[in-house]
Amino acid sequence: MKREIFLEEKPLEEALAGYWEFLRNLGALDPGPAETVPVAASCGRVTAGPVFAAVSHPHFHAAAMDGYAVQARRTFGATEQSPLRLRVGEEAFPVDTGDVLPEGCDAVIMVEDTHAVTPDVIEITAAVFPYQNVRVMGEDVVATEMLLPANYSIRPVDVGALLAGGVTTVAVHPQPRVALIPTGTEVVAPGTALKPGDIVDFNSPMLAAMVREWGGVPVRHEIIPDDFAALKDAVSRAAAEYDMVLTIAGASAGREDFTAAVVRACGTLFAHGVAIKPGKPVVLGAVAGKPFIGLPGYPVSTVLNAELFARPVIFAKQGRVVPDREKVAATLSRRVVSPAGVEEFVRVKLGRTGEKIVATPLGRGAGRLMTLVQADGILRVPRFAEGFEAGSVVTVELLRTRREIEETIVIIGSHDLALDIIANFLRLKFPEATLSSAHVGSLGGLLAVKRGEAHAAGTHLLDEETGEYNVPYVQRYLAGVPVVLVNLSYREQGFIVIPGNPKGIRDFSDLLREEVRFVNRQRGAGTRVLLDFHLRRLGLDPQRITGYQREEYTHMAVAAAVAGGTADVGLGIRAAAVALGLDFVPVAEERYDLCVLKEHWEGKVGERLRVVLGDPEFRAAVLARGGYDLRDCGQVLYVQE
Ligand SMILES: Nc1nc2c(c(=O)[nH]1)N[C@H]1C(S)=C(S)[C@@H](COP(=O)(O)OP(=O)(O)OC[C@H]3O[C@@H](n4cnc5c(N)ncnc54)[C@H](O)[C@@H]3O)O[C@H]1N2
Ligand code: MOO
Repeated sequence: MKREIFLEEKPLEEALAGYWEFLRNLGALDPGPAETVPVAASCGRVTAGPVFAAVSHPHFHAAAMDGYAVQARRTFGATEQSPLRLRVGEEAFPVDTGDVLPEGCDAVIMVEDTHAVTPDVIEITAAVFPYQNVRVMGEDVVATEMLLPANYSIRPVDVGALLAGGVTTVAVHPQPRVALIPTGTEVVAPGTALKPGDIVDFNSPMLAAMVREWGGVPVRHEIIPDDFAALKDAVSRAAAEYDMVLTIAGASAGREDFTAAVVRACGTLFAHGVAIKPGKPVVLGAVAGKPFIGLPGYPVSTVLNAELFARPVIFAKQGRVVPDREKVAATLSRRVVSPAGVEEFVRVKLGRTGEKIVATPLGRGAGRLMTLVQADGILRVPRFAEGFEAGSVVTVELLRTRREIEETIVIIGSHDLALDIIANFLRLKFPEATLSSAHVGSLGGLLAVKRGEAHAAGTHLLDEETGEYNVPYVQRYLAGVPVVLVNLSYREQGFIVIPGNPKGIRDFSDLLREEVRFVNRQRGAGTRVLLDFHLRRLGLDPQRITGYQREEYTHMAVAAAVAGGTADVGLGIRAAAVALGLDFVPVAEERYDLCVLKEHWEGKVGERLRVVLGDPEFRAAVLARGGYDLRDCGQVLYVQE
């Protein structure tokens, strides 16, 4: 197969508009022939034509109150001073709400406005006017009136109204059936025992859920290996049978990426490559007159392209229009640099930490699906922009509700496994609350608190002069900012080593040995400060440590480097070593505090944190991770006015 090397870079607007036009000319956006479904099962479906009432509602004059049905004119003149008497069974007829109004009657007197004089006679002290307390025939729905227009998405109230109007079945647009074809020789079904190189097909179940959410019916095809003929065969068959075809992976320009060639061979290729990031190598076309989209394999690219290109088509085929996402103005906490020439979709975390909503960009890799899991919104960097400066106000499309964002506690700073446990218990205790934590190191966290971009920072910074934790740093970097230091834990720091400690690492001088490969933490991380402190104390030259320049951002990333065999040792907390089945050589106990802005500690954020930190089950869960001491957990250890 000839290698596909030419990727276009069609601007997104042009690709969207052009592809739309291309599909419309093919008739590929039209809904198929209508189908009839029972009204009771029609919620979420879209009407194929107008729906008219078969009967009126109510279809008779009905008593609207419990009481007596009467002829209104017989009651005229009744007052407190001159009550009127009516004979039951002749002039006043007992009725309950919903009863048919008896022949000859045109009003109802509520039972509480009457009193019985004898079993056969009632007295009334006020008149009723004609049709008072009566629901006249057709009050709600008049037979033949239009209940719903065409292309209308049926909601629960509409189900009720249709049935009230005597309609029991309704003609709706068919739900587009969307074939999903995962490709790749290395792709295996979820649950398969994994060999190196295997990739779990999580994209197609994810896409199936998206298609279902959009009103389509997903049909998952078996995984097709990287083989031109096999893919062409699968695509042609699927296009003949279903309303739309999506392939997953093989969209790019690799030696085994056949999607574009397949579409050329059995259909029409509209575009290969759109100027977006992630998601550039998308393939847009039609096969057998059906929309065809070749989604790139990286999951963030898959999701993004499905939302941009597949979702509007699935909606159009049901007579629906994709609703806009809610947008908010947010202040960027960090600079975002983006290449010119492509429109980039940056995933961001959002939180309100004061007057403004702050947006913190998440990781950018198209393979990092967790960035979409964690994202609260999407920031689009336009094609002709090279990014945004920190502090600029940007527009963010929301992926979560405003309420969720308002209820988010933002903790930025050093990473600790206990933060995940806080996140979990926060949700258990306060279902509306979310913990958003970003790991930028202790110092980065303190500075974020200072800039008002976080409610709190996780910090464990050792002052080399005094040997004291955190307080000197708060005094130095947050001078004049009212904050409290609340202890989260004392934790063991030490060497995370391969099980059995084959390199025999006992103390800091061992890191300088030639055969020892180290993995470091980033500058500003408390663990890095601890390392540098001990190296200096012992007069050891960091430059002699192999791997001193290799920086990771979390304890778990350090442990993963050791577990993965790319390093022999890293400095980190015991819990990270325990989590990955590694050995641990303790070197110090350190104090990990939350530095919380005083106003937040005294407000809702503090209230919620106190509940979680004081919870015995929370504490048990932290202690179970190993290497933690909670003797001061939840205690305010320092207050700065
Ligand atoms: N020379 C170039 N190489 C690449 C380019 C480029 O422009 N020039 N684009 C890169 C970009 S951007 C993307 S995105 C990928 C797209 O790759 P393909 O669509 O061809 O996909 P594969 O290479 O087959 O797979 C990539 C990757 O996707 C994951 N994957 C695939 N299928 C599934 C699945 N069913 N479930 C979960 N994950 C899946 C997997 O991690 C694969 O490794 O190409 C770049 N290369
Ligand atoms: O542009 Mo690719 O779609 O980033 O991963």
